[in-house]
Amino acid sequence: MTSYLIKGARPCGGEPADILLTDGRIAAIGESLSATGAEVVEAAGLIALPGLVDLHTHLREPGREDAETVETGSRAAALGGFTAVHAMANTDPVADTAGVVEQVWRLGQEAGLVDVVPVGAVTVGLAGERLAELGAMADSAARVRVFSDDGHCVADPALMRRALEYVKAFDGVVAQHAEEPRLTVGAQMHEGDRSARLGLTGWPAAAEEAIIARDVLLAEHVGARLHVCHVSTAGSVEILRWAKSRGVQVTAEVTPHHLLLTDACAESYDPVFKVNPPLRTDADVEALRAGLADGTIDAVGTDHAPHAVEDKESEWAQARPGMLGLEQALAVVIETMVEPGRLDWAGVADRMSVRPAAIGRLDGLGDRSQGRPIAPGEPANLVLVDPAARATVDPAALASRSRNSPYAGRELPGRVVATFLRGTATVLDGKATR
Ligand SMILES: NC(=O)N[C@@H](CC(=O)O)C(=O)O
Repeated sequence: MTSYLIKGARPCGGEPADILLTDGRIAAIGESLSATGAEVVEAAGLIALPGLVDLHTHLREPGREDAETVETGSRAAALGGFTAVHAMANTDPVADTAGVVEQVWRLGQEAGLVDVVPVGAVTVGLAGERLAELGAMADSAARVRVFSDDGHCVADPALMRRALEYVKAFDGVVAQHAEEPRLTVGAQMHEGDRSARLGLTGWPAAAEEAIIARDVLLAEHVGARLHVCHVSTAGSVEILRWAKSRGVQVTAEVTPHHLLLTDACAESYDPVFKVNPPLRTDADVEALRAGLADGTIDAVGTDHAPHAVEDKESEWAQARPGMLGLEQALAVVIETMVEPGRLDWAGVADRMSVRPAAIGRLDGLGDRSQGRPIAPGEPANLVLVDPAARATVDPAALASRSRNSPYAGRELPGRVVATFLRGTATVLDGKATR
């Protein structure tokens, strides 16, 4: 196995240091290290972060391999600086049995570009009626700890309560797609002045906030872990802040697109901007940035949602919701959080690696741990990023099999130069190694 000697990178934005990766581990960190036979990576001016961990990726396999596969999504993830992604359960068949989650886990191992961590469905077929085999998925080779019906809300409060109670047995977490379905029938975009003017049915903030409020009370009542997917409104941030102040075991994520874009994008009627939950207002974006900065929102979750051309390039009302996220997530966080001084590099490491890994319980797996500090003896999961680089996003150049990037033509900061998964380079010089 090749050893790598990274010269002069700044770990989490600290003082420049050399980092030696040997046998899958960080062997040493120090000044002027040398190592015979090691491949040298010149990293002056680059920031070293622990490999990024995504709590919310749609890989589409099995079922929609025309939109993404475990392999193409894994490559997109590595190019975005990720070393682990949680693969959402809304595949076809749905990942609601030990068999399906093991299949996804095995495909991830075969691709070998990131750790693909399957999410198990909460309910059979995402239908919201009966609990899926949560225990069997937890005990499977895929070792599922995160359960979600994402794309659908677990709307029935009694079923949600039972799911929360059940996952406690194996320290699991229910990741809720918070959307009261009776408030979003036919919804196309954020409900407000714009939706009224554009003539598109609105998705009110209250549909998200009502479920989060209900679920934090349920989580408190049963003493279980709740995670809230893709938080999108200022009111949701307030509810989370209140719940955390009461000691509720709740965590939350925000997507890159909700940190950057607003419902003004819908003025174009370009369905690339149709997403669930919808893009919100400037005031919501500001509250989400503040919530991520102060830790009320624990993590950035990409909600990478690849869609085939025929599902996306149609009239707005017919288009599927969802946008790509993996390859530009770090760039958007640099633009919205680092450059304005709202998060330093240690903060980025915390929100994009340490905390998401802890939520998924990936931080205590020995050699296979993710989200660990950059320190001698730790698994060599690292990303090197050039904060000074800027590039214009070209969807045709993305590794994802789909093209629905909301950042097409937009210039963004930061370039992922290299990614290492347990000491193996998955990305070097900004290119996937395979
Ligand atoms: N986030 C999205 O807009 N889409 C998701 C599922 C969902 O609707 O949440 C998808 O799987 O495409």
